[in-house]
Amino acid sequence: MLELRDVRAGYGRTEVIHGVTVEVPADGVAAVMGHNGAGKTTLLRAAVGLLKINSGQVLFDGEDVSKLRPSARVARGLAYVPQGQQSFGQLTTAENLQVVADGRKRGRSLIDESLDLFPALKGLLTRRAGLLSGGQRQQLAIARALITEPRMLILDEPTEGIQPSVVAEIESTIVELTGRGGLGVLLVEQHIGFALQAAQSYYVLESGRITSTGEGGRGVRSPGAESAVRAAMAI
Ligand SMILES: Nc1ncnc2c1ncn2[C@@H]1O[C@H](COP(=O)(O)OP(=O)(O)OP(=O)(O)O)[C@@H](O)[C@H]1O
Repeated sequence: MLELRDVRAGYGRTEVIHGVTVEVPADGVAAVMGHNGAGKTTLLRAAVGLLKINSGQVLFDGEDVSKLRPSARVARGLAYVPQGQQSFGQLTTAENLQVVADGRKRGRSLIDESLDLFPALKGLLTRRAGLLSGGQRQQLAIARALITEPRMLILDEPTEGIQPSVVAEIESTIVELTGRGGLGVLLVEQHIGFALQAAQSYYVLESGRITSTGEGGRGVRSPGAESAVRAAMAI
């Protein structure tokens, strides 16, 4: 389980996150939703250690990792997929997976397991990542993260700019992954229907504060949660 407890963080003297508490289950999805500029990415960067927190705590399986560098948090099982489907554009799909798998004992089988989760990538192994569609690049980015065998996956807007059929694929993969046990997901999303269907719990972040929280659909649509979130976000 990943817990952010009363976290305050920001840039220089400007505080952006004003005392946020979020719990991400060890075997499920917690979704954070909010308008542009609410502080969602800042919160994720604080969770993974790319941004120092000013106060509060980040706990991973009960251990206070607040002062650990990002590499040490990754070594403990955190994986972060930033916004924007990042991968090495000049490398092929296969090479992008291989660079993460290199040096890992189960490298080959981890690549195969990742490809089984995203079968669309199997026909694209020799294509340069820079030539993939946004949806394919997003699947590649998540596949790369999974090769590190994370226990907690942090995803920043994985469906941004992606067509609905691929959104549905990514959603069912996330639900399948967390359903197997041993993986939690902290998901930042603007796509409310998607987020709430995948989520066990949700948080609405507005101007750096949690203004609403509740239960998601855990794999099924959750119209009640959707209307609560839309009301909280005034949309
Ligand atoms: N590197 C930075 N330096 C200074 N301010 C920043 C930096 N990155 C973000 N901010 C500011 O912090 C606030 C929150 O930004 P953040 O990117 O966390 O929001 P967000 O909710 O992820 O937005 P979006 O949905 O548009 O990605 C914004 O006011 C933004 O301008």
